[in-house]
Amino acid sequence: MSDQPLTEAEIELALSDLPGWSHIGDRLEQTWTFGGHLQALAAATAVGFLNEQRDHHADLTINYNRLRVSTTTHSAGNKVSAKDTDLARAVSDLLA
Ligand SMILES: C[C@H](O)[C@H](O)[C@H]1CNC2=NC(N)=NC(=O)C2=N1
Repeated sequence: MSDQPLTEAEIELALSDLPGWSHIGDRLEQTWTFGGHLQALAAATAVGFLNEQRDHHADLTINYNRLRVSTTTHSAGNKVSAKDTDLARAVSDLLA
């Protein structure tokens, strides 16, 4: 998968099919809210396995019952690439 930075138009097109994801700075982000802390922790662990499978590692931040998933591509100069849109889709499928 290409790690070339996507253009703004390409990112907007991808986001039109990625409900809940936002382009913030040079990252794609979404925050999920769970019934409690342990559910958020379990979700973060599941996303961690997905990160490992893809060798593309979203930043995971837990605040009590919320999990923020945030991804960018270092090798694209810390810009959004297809690796991020692809990971975002996989995370959404996992947490749906
Ligand atoms: C060598 C290894 O494939 C790279 O460092 C990977 C690892 N995980 C990564 N994760 C993220 N989010 N962005 C990257 O560019 C990235 N690069």
